[in-house]
Amino acid sequence: MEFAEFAERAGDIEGLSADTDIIKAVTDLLASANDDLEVLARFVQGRVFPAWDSTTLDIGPNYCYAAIARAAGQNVSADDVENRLAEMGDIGEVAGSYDFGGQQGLAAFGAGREELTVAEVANELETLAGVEGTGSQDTKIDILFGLFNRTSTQEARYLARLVLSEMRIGVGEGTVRDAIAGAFDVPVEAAERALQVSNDYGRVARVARDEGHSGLADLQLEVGRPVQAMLAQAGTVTDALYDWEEAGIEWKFDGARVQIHYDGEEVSVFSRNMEDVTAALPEIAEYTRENLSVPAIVDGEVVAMDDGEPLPFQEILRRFRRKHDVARAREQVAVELRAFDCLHADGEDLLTVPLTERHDRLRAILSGGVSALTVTGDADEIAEIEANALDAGHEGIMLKNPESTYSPGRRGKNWLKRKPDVETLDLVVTGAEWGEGRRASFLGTFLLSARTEDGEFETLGKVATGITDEELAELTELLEPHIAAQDGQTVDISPRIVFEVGYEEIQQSPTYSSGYALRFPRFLGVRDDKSPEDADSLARVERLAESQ
Ligand SMILES: Nc1ncnc2c1ncn2[C@@H]1O[C@H](COP(=O)(O)OP(=O)(O)OP(=O)(O)O)[C@@H](O)[C@H]1O
Repeated sequence: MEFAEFAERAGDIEGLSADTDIIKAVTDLLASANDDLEVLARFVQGRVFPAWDSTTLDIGPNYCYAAIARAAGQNVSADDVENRLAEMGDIGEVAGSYDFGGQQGLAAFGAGREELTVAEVANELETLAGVEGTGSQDTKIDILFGLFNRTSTQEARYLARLVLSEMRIGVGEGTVRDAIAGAFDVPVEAAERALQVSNDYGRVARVARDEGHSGLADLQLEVGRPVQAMLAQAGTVTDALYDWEEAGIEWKFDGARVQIHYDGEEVSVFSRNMEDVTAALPEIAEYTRENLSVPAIVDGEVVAMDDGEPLPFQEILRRFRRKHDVARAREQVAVELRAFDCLHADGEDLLTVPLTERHDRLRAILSGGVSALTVTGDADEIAEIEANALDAGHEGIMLKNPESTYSPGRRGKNWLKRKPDVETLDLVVTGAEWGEGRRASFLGTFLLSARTEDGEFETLGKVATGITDEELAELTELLEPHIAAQDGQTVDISPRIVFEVGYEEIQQSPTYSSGYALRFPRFLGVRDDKSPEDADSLARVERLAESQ
């Protein structure tokens, strides 16, 4: 398919508001995709790579502005692009507002433009992602420039949004799942299951088309390809015992989530974001290689113990981020595994096997480092386990339905978390202000937003307290590449980074776009194991505000 046609259809989809119309348009797109099916199933969601693949384009907005500026001609600078963005608020609109060099140049010679195809865009972006080493950013700008230079207004609009992961045409994962089912006449549940195990929309679309329902049913977990983690809701012991009579109780370890894949020789460790963190956590890889008896996919928490007490969560995340000098980091903060689930063992997928059996299986294949799971209906016994967990410095307990299957990516009712401490919120940074005086070169005040159901972000406060000078420098380094626009001291930041914040109270307030404001917000840390889609929702903020 020509990229122009994709852009045309993306434009049509963006103009639709009813979910059914959007699903119908995506269904038509997939049904007519031919060889580009895999790519289109991703592009329409604004994804370049499959969800299991942690490859990124690794190109900050500034480089994208530079490529757009170059394609727009000599009189346009990256700053001009950024200024237009500040006015227009959408990189797609900005890219579409220029006449790119290629269009005019070729038109002047009366020649037609060589049409970009969807496959070419996918290939070029793959090449761009693979560029490494010195001068890599220049090469990336060259590749992007080459693409923009060949785009029409409409193509430029969607190329820019694709590159910056800001497609925003109202197509979410559920839409593509329903469209796959509609386009290739397979049950939605079969598409859903296949997506859970493969984590790859392109592949599921292709299998649905070429091999139908039975092909989807044959898709299995693959060791080495991460799947989304099963998630928990906040809940109480009363809820758990009322619903299930007996609950599986474990400590809620104060650490960071990992998914470990062992193929019998090599181990890969993935974070909650499905990023490959194997190199950063060599002791986890060594431990599982030595202690797992069969190929497996294991779910668990990484903790760092110091004198019998877990070190703060942020120290552990620092280990996850570490790229250089890992050996030294390991000496300073050694991490350990607390495994609590098993998704696959020795060639067999266990997603539909009940929790207690999965846990038995885990204990059978991993010698040591497995959580203790107590199945009980006795509230006193649960209270005792909770007291022990808190005494040991952990966060509280998890209450799990003993019969439940493993549902990847679901924040369902089968896992409940009970944390007696005050609630915190995980919010997305969408703006900031440069500091003053001694702190002028650092971003100092951070604007926080909650996620809405439509994937937008609504502001609810600013945090400036609880941050050391050293942290300010780190946060500036982390956020600067995501600055989307600047106006004096104030910057807009693309929603990429999640902060964990504490607060005293949530108030109704007209000051922020969410209609709420946090009283006394304080910075607790960066949740770089979470992406903006995992941040707290406005609905949760509303619930918390009501329950105060
Ligand atoms: N025994 C356990 N079973 C499951 N999850 C556990 C366990 N111990 C610790 N955890 C952690 O608790 C989290 C469960 O809460 P949830 O699914 O809401 O994730 P979260 O948003 O990261 O929550 P939180 O910020 O409370 O850790 C898991 O993601 C995991 O990291």
